[in-house]
Amino acid sequence: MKIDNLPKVFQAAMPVLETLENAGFEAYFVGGSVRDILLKRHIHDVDIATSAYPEEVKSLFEKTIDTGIQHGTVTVLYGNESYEITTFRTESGYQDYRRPDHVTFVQNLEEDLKRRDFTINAFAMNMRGEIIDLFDGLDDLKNRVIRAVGDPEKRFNEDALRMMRAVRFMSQLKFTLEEKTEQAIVDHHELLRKISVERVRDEFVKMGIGSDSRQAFQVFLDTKLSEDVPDFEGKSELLSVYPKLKFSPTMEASFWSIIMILLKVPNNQISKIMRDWKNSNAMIDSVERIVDFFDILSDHAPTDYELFQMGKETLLNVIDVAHILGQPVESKALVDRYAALPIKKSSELTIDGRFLIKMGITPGPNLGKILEEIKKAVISGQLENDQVAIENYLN
Ligand SMILES: Nc1ccn([C@@H]2O[C@H](COP(=O)(O)OP(=O)(O)OP(=O)(O)O)[C@@H](O)[C@H]2O)c(=O)n1
Repeated sequence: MKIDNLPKVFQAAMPVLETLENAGFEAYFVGGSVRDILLKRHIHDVDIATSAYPEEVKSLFEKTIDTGIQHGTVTVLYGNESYEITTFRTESGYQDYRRPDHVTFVQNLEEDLKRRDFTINAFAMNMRGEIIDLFDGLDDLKNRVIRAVGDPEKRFNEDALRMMRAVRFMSQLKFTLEEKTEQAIVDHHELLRKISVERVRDEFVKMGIGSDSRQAFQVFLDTKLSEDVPDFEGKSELLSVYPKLKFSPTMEASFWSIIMILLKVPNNQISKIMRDWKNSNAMIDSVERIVDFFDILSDHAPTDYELFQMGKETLLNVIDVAHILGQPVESKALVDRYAALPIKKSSELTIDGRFLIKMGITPGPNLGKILEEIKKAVISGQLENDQVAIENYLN
């Protein structure tokens, strides 16, 4: 199979492949970018594999960075882009189910592709757009199947995170899981405990916001992978409700918020669960806000002041959550109302605390109250956002 019109990201990288080939080495695009071009998905970056050793790669290009030289990876800066170029290798020394202990460089593309996780991630493509498909990945793409390369047990023993990657790809690509690959996860799911929570969380979130997170969640449950992630009360109920949702979340904060809402987690305990999953404080804050505002939205139509407090991003998340949970929300009307607010941020007020002090108001809690009152009046349209109008209002 040959691809004729390669997208720009590949074209931009052509001189890099050409340089390697002209120097007598083999060089290919590999990994997710080749899968994504075949699926006509957006391609964010391209990885390159070569028969050249890292030192040889370095000698061929002006600007390079030793990204992971012991694993064979050199970053080449070319044009305005950077490319990770990795020497063909096998990873023979996996001992802790996480990362290769030592890599062995090989001169042969097949050896390099054999060590990869799934057939749809094990393509190579040369400069001429020819696809090298040694494991029938093209058939699996056509049948929309995630299948381990070779023996699935070996692949998961080498790197247990791959089990989460399997359900993540199912969700992102709307693929099913091949039987033997699924069975190997059922048999080895507990290996996931060896992987750091952060890495598991990243895959969990990608699964959660993929196009078909409900199907993937079901497999995450059926294979018992769900037993090996940080615990939360009511997890089993959650996992049985989740696949029945009508839609999938589209944003990370929506995904977590839905979990919290489905589990009926009291607001003061959200941070505990989020922290167990090693989420950032910013993400924890967002989720708490979204859940709060979702409660408001379930009870009554929000006032303009409440819309203002939500901010655009939270509003979109709340709308997403309401949609997924089947709560009727006039989303367009809410977005339009938000867009029509006279100010969107406190900093857009034409006055501030200093202005009030100049007007003779004593600093302290009272000043804060007055500022808030002005803000409310401006947002509700009772007062113009104008210094003179505000001064008159206060007198
Ligand atoms: N645990 C892993 C991680 C990666 N890979 C291989 O390394 C490639 C690049 O990995 P990565 O960039 O993590 O993921 P992608 O498959 O490119 O997917 P995406 O960029 O969409 O996350 C994969 O395609 C796969 O061939 C692997 O075999 N096992």
